Amino acid sequence: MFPIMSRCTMEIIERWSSKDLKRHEIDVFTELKTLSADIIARTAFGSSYAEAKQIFELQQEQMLLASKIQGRPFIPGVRFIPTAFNRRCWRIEKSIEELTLRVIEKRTQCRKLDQHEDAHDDDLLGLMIDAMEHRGMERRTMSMGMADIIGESKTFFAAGQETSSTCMSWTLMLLAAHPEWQERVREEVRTACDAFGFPTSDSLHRLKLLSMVLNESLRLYPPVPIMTRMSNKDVRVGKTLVPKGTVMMLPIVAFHHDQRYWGPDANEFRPDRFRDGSSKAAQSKSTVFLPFSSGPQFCIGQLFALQQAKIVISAILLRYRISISPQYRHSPIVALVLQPEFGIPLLFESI
Ligand code: HEM
Repeated sequence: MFPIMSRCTMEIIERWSSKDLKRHEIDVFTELKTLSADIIARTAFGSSYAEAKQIFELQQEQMLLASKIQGRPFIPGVRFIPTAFNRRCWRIEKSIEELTLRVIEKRTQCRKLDQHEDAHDDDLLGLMIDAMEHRGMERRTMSMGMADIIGESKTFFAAGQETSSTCMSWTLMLLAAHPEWQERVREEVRTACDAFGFPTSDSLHRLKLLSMVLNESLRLYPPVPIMTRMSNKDVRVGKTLVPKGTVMMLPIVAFHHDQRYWGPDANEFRPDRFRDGSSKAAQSKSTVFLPFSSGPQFCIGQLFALQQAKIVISAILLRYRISISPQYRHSPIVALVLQPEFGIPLLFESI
């Protein structure tokens, strides 16, 4: 995982530096979407971004369409009516399944032909195909079908790409807006990087300031701003009785900005509040910091996302001084993830 993350980051930085300009503008939101797609495709599926590109584009459109109907009144059965909107949704779903199936079939074919180079057996896809073919595990308990593999692959693409890229983009925006923090983090990163300008897997845990900045970024701009849950029995929440089967929306972004928990500077960028770790950051309840959720549906990609963010941000800070472009318009919007509506154009100045 670590070498793939570093290699993909190096590729994108080499592309930026080929512009051969001392100072240039980069929309980090667009660029990091490509980068995180590349990383997740190669680590989880062993396939290149080029092969997975169409899947990502379709999933992005799918998320955009889903965000349009989020919060609308729910009318049972409406989703089965062949409106133009629904027909587009169905077509996207079908194309995603066909494309994912093609990636899976290519892998199974490689395995049959014993092309180990392309087989990447120890990645997520390899493990799922193992489960499908009952290799090395208890047949009855672990088997998966092709539909399960397609479903899991789609979840990984969807859950891992946009969330990671928005987290890294907002963090870079905050560092660009707070040059004193940018300088402090750059100093810390310098001591933790190898000769190629990347943190090593051993030195990642020493990046304390960067971890604090990432936590503060995840607090101010949680990529998953709202979570939904359905009560499986009648429950009492405070004074309210919530009947079984009620769908509830948990406004994570509101918890993260609530002055009752974070103090009067709740809306300000103050990474110091995470000095003693995330459990002690909030003034009252630690459970109000929920960028990765908690409980049984806790994000399984948390370590992956944080490791990736540390590698990418370290590599950028070592090579560039970043500042906010005059083109930047601050407009966070909820399109399932908390996105910058007009991207995040930053000025990159080579160091
Ligand atoms: C900063 C980046 C990320 C954030 C903020 C984030 C946040 C979350 C949250 C809040 C949930 C729970 C959603 C819910 O319970 O409703 C979740 C679930 C999940 N995440 Fe992440 N995530 C991130 C990155 C990743 C990455 C990189 C991967 C995969 C490599 C990943 C894979 C998953 C999966 C598989 C689930 C479970 C989805 C499900 O149960 O339907 N996440 N994530």
